[in-house]
Amino acid sequence: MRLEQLRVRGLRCLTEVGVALDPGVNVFVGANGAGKTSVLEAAFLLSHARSFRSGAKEALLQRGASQLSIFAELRHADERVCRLGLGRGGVRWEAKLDGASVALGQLVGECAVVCFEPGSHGLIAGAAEERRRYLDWGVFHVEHGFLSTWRRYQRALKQRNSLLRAPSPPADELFAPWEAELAQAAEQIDRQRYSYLDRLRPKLRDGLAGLLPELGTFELRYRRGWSDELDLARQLREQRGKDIARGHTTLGAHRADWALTFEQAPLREHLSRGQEKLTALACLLAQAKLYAEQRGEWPIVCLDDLASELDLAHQTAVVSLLLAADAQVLLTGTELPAALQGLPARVFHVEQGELTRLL
Ligand SMILES: Nc1ncnc2c1ncn2[C@@H]1O[C@H](COP(=O)(O)OP(=O)(O)OP(=O)(O)O)[C@@H](O)[C@H]1O
Repeated sequence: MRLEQLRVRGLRCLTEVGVALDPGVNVFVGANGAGKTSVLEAAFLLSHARSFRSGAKEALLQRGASQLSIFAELRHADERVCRLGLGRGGVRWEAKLDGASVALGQLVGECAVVCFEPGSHGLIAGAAEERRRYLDWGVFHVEHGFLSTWRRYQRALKQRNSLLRAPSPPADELFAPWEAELAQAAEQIDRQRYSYLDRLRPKLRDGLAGLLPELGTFELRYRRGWSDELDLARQLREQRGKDIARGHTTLGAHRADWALTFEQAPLREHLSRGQEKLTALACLLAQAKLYAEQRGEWPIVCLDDLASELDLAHQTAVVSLLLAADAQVLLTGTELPAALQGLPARVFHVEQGELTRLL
């Protein structure tokens, strides 16, 4: 899939910009703080309704503006074109597809964007929440039905947590239906996550062999957020007293995690910062490849500040892989990355939130 047009209003320093994008490589160059990452952020928002940067959602809205909006024309590999719109004035996102208001899930399901950026090493070195998010968005983008199970799970979790925090402990009959619902949704989420990781593994093997051959073979282990020995509903019942003391549910799909270990680096601490970044990049590219295999088209790939994240050999390897896959790439840098010298690319200069096409 390709973004052909992108218009952004009121996003960080982007007051109002519109660009016609190339189906191949698009590069946004400019000084620090010019607004390059914000352009990638706009594309990412269309596929996630959240930013890849940490921080409050309110920070996305330009200071002094009352509305943030992103419009795009997206062409799928089968030549189908759709118009995507995402806006936010108050606290909620509003989504439009071909001019009609739609549920957010429908919009973000239409567009898939994978982004490698300076915070991506957190996928390997950061909190479990980031790894679950990676996994769940990956599953969602290939199986849209996953979203309804995930929402059912979140609702049951919220209900159980509020019962746990009630001033006097509620009766068993109040807990039981939510625990049953929670357990059923968790089992389903778990099965989809397992199945996704099984499909992801071979893609990851190829990617890691290319980017990090020195680390040897790897293992990808998924740990569900409860014990394998008993069913989850029973474990939740037995854990209730402890959960009341803690004020939240300590077992379930929201406690799962996964980890990669390498033959030559069995502990995470054995990886250099650069190796963490490359591992995270391999995970993101594996996700993009799996998406391409299942949906018949590559997602859009964003590479934020590539030249300062990777050495030249790895930059060249990534760019060649994406060019060979015919993926649309949006890339930023303070200058044109050396890995792109001599390659076809549309180049934009970004300055104080304004975009000018250079090449
Ligand atoms: N809510 C906001 N309203 C107005 N401006 C904002 C807001 N949030 C961030 N900014 C500004 O927008 C710019 C963000 O730019 P962005 O991160 O896209 O820059 P960049 O070109 O990628 O920079 P770098 O090369 O330093 O990563 C910064 O100048 C920042 O101060």
